[in-house]
Amino acid sequence: MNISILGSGSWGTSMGKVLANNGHSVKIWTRDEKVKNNINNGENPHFLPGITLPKNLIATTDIKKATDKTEVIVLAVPSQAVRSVIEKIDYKDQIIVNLSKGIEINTGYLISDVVKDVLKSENYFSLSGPSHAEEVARDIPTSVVLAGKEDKNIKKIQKEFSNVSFRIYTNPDLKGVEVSGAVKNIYAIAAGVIDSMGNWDNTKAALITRASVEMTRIGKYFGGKKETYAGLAGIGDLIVTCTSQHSRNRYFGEQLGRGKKLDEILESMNMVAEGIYTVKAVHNIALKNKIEMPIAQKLYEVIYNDINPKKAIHELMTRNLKSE
Ligand SMILES: NC(=O)C1=CN([C@@H]2O[C@H](COP(=O)(O)OP(=O)(O)OC[C@H]3O[C@@H](n4cnc5c(N)ncnc54)[C@H](OP(=O)(O)O)[C@@H]3O)[C@@H](O)[C@H]2O)C=CC1
Ligand SMILES: O=C(CO)COP(=O)(O)O
Repeated sequence: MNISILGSGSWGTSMGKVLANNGHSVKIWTRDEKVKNNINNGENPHFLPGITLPKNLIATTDIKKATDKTEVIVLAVPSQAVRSVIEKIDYKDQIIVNLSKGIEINTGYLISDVVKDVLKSENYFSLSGPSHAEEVARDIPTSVVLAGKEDKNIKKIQKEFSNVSFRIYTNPDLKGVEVSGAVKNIYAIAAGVIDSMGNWDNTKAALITRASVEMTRIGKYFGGKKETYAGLAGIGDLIVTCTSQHSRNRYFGEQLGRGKKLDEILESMNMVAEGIYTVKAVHNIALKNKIEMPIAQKLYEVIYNDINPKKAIHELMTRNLKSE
């Protein structure tokens, strides 16, 4: 297949390697000339150091060239950038496969809604689940979910994107999968805060469990199915991001817990931590629709209202006692 990937960060590059090694002809769009040259020379050291990239993964800075004569367009830019990027393409009803995990702040839209809004397309799938780029690029066995209408296209993408170490399940619950992938990043930041306090295992386990409850609550608002939150895109991704050494969100939370401020941490990071933005969108949605999400709301206050992380944990622990 001819596949184009929009976004040449860690996930776009890693999936580019998988797809090129699966035998596809892959073009990857980057806005950075240096990244283009690096990828075409066989490595993307800024985002995926030490990984040799195949020759049939070709980088270009020309988005029209990247998406021309392609059957599948893969979205791999941060969620807040998806709208402006897809506005640039000359869309011809290609299959869209989204990798981005987030909620657009201004609209409260999931990525499927942003794509529908801009491209008027429903020829759309979302790939989500526990899948750090650093491990996928090293062919470490990984299982994910491809969400969308269960038609012939989903079967085709499932087959063409899978390989012996990258196993794809399908799931018709697009909303549930997208909400899960977006909100788990919030709790990964909270997990990082806990790690900064001294790797508190009890607290981390409680966080992951109660996060899955909050995920189910906001999932209901978006119309997702309860079972999805118990699957790879839900609890699966929650576990990996809250515990992984690779997680950008967990790292951000660790720095936050050590007393660093938002701008200071952002300056030291070269990759996106989506939870920083998704927590804003979730804060607005939860307030407006009276959805009980105490952990997400408290994290919002820590990031944006400068509440001390220790005080935030104390406040969560001393809420009114209640039934599970
Ligand atoms: N990394 C991972 O393991 C995984 C990531 N994801 C999700 O995939 C998405 C991408 O993540 P990831 O690859 O890690 O992110 P990175 O920060 O590694 O890379 C982001 C890429 O998007 C580009 N980009 C950023 N802003 C814009 C913009 N406004 N217009 C055009 N291009 C832009 C960046 O270019 P530049 O360098 O020029 O800024 C860079 O190429 C996120 O939603 C993330 O949650 C999902 C699963 C796994
Ligand atoms: O979504 C991911 C793994 O499934 C990546 O998580 P981080 O952005 O926290 O690294």
